[in-house]
Amino acid sequence: MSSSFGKNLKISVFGASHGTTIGAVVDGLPCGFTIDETALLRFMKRRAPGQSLVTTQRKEADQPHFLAGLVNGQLSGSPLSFYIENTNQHSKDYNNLRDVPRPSHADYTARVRYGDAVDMRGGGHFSGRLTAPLCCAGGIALQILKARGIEIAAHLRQIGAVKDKSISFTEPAMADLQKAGFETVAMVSPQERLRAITYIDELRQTGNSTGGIIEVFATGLPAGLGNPNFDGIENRLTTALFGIPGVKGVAFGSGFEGCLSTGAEQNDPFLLENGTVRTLNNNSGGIQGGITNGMPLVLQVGMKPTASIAAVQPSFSYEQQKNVELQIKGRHDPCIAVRAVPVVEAVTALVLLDFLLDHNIQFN
Ligand SMILES: Cc1cc2nc3c(=O)[nH]c(=O)nc-3n(C[C@H](O)[C@H](O)[C@H](O)COP(=O)(O)O)c2cc1C
Ligand SMILES: C=C(O[C@@H]1CC(C(=O)O)=C[C@@H](OP(=O)(O)O)[C@H]1O)C(=O)O
Repeated sequence: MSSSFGKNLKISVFGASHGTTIGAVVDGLPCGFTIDETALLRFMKRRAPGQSLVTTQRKEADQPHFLAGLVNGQLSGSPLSFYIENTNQHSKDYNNLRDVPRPSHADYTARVRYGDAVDMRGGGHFSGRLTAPLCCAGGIALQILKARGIEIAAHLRQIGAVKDKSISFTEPAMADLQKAGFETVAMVSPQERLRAITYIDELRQTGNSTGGIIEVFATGLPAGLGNPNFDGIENRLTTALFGIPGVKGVAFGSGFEGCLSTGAEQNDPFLLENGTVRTLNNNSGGIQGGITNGMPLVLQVGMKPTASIAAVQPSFSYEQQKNVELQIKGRHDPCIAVRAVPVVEAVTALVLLDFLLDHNIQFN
């Protein structure tokens, strides 16, 4: 299974949702950087399951146990390796799904690809659970970037019809976004946050789910990072972001909407200010020709509605070879976008750090 990504910073995740452990090996982190473990755990907790009614009720501590690559809190240069225990699996909930695949989850395609021994309990190796190690690795990347003046923060731009306050593409309010990141639903506007929680909870109670759009900002990036054509900022980010289960789309800057506007509306005019080049607006999302232009990086990630809903759905039985109705049991996120916000930040950080390493930038 394709479980690795990265060029200079290579991340490889392992484990399955209902196995004993999940974890990752991260090769290429700069030697000598001191990790703030308290901040790392605080970051990982934003993603951890079981903390509110608008997430799955599976409860996991998501405590990383470092095996190698960290000495007295300092990265030692060798591959960082860690595991996280799975402690709260309810595997019985998945018994009926061995015979009857869930619509729009990976049960069917995994079995076609790997055969009937594939472990899909809790989503197996395809599970959103695998984003816990991504958050540990990415949480460290975020700290390394922050020490170089690069900040990354995301919010839930939209859930259903509920839209968060819009964030400036030229001067994103990073502190507001970072604060919102610790809320149950990462929206900057308290009113819209409440409306989103109510909407998700209504859907949960009727056995339904919703998707959402996450918007990410990265500030402090130098101009000139990236490559054209097939190895640009968009290329590597998109590849890695699609590794998050449930991602259905990635757009940069003004995205698809911008593509329907005119050049006069869409262009980002230059402004030379005290010897520094900036642009008046930022519809390009900080990237042109696959290379950063020094403006904030802006991108949106579309997450689909959770496939595992409680409402009865049509499926089929392998054993009986006929169409049957499926009732999914278990504890599922009514909106995966809610817990995916820190995951998107983590993956963005890992990719941007990988790009900085292209330029042999020294981190210590
Ligand atoms: C943080 C997170 C939590 C998730 N929780 C669930 C869940 O509770 N139930 C579910 O059916 N899918 C959940 N998913 C999504 C599935 O893992 C995903 O839809 C599935 O693996 C199929 O992959 P695809 O949607 O990318 O095609 C979650 C994803 C993430 C990132
Ligand atoms: C456990 C996590 O999320 C899980 C992701 C997931 C899926 O299908 O992706 C399905 C659910 O698994 P289970 O049925 O075992 O509760 C979620 O709870 C986690 O994110 O840590």
